[in-house]
Amino acid sequence: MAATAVYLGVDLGTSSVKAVLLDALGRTVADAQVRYGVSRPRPSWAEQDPEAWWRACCEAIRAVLGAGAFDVRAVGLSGQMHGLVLVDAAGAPLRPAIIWSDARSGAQVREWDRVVGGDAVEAITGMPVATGMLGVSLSWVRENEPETYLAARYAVLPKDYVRFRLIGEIATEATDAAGSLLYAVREREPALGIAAALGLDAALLPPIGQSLSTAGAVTAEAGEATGLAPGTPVAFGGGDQQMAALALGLEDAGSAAAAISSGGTVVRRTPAPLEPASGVHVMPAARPEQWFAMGVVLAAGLAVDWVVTGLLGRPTASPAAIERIMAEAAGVPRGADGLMASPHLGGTRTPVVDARARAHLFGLGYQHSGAHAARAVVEGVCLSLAGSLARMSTAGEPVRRLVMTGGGARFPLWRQTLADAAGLPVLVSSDLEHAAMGAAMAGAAAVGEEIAFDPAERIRMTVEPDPAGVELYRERAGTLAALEAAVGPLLRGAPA
Ligand SMILES: Nc1ncnc2c1ncn2[C@@H]1O[C@H](COP(=O)(O)OP(=O)(O)O)[C@@H](O)[C@H]1O
Ligand SMILES: O=C(CO)[C@@H](O)[C@H](O)COP(=O)(O)O
Repeated sequence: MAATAVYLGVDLGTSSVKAVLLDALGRTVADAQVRYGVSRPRPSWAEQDPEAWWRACCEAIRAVLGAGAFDVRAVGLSGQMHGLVLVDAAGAPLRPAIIWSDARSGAQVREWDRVVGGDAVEAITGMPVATGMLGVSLSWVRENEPETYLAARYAVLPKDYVRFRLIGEIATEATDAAGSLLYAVREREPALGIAAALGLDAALLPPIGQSLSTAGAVTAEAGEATGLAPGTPVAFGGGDQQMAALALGLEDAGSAAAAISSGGTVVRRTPAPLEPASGVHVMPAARPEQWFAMGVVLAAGLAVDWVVTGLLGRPTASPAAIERIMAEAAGVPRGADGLMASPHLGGTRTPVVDARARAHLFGLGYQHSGAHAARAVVEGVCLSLAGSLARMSTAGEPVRRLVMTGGGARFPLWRQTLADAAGLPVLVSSDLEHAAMGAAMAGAAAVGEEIAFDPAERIRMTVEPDPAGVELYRERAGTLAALEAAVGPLLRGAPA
């Protein structure tokens, strides 16, 4: 039997790597997910081992290739954004990756603010100066681990490291580079002025290519490790948000994507970079001359994971444990019997950058259980995302519908709560891994082929907002905002 022509997309998430094989009609013919953890050697740190990423990628790729007889036409990459991987001249990591949810670099944020100015950085890069962003993490390494900084040849983003392992060449591309704070969002070129002002070595920035073009080909060594045929073309690919947008088809301004992953995001097209004062980020799309606005909750799936491990003391937030707590939380009445959660375990980035913001449970009583806490966390995350959406809607056309993606889209509770908190219909696709799919689409585009499908035809259900939920969450948004405003400043003055 002839091998099926397919495109491989790999999405290096924070909780797991996903690999999908898409056929030319965008149908998933095989998929695999391999999980890994986030290491927190100190409370505000978040690190991952690049070698563990690579092992997980090899396992996931082998798993999908083993599902049938395939002719892999091209590979594309997607990944968690903003993180820093420092490699030496041979491409070997010099320390664990400092990922996007890391909050160690408060002092460096203040340095950037003082030397370049937060508004100036945001006007150039589209992103606020915040902990966890590659440039700020690089300043931290220079100050705290100078020998590592001096030994480094390149500072690369997470999925760019995986591409390096596949093709043997270091490079980046615009969609992800913009989240480094060392890249200009409008001009799509390195922000050399920022690097120079801070004394950061611009030679650490890798060469830049186009998301939807070919970066190189699978090496013999990577072929051995993954099962891919050496010589298979590999596209640059992009940040997970922009890759997901390709597969979700976020073309019209009335639609926004809502992702519930380790973090949570809302993303929509924006005609051009917005005002820094909008409180949301701006980033380049994979296609030239297109941009997205983005709002972020730094702990979404991660906050539910914390309920399972931190609060309930289970050893891991395994898929089965998440399924269980989400089912229990769905049995708790809307509003969690008065329990409210501000889910920001590791700080906030939109609408306000505050690495010292922390999570709160408000109104805890004897009637509450872990399931109430999980429900309250889901409600808190959705309310925060709804707040970012409202900010995006002030510039231009209002958002009229949300298309949902990420691991949370599996759960009715996330879907309905998002619809009620945002007061918008939530469209749920029959596809699950949009970021990996977008990466496969980037792979196809890079070799001049097309994965042709209409994302609208993949919508399997529309979750309408329930008027009673909309009313309850409108009231709750006000209460939570008042509580956070009252408690946050008191806690920020307290020792960590
Ligand atoms: N197979 C699964 N079963 C149950 N829950 C899952 C599964 N996959 C993801 N999740 C949930 O979604 C969250 C991660 O979403 P995902 O989109 O996979 O994240 P990331 O891209 O950051 O790795 C987890 O925190 C978990 O709550
Ligand atoms: O920080 C952001 C976006 O600004 C995150 O969305 C990361 O890109 C990680 O994504 P997930 O692993 O949660 O999908």
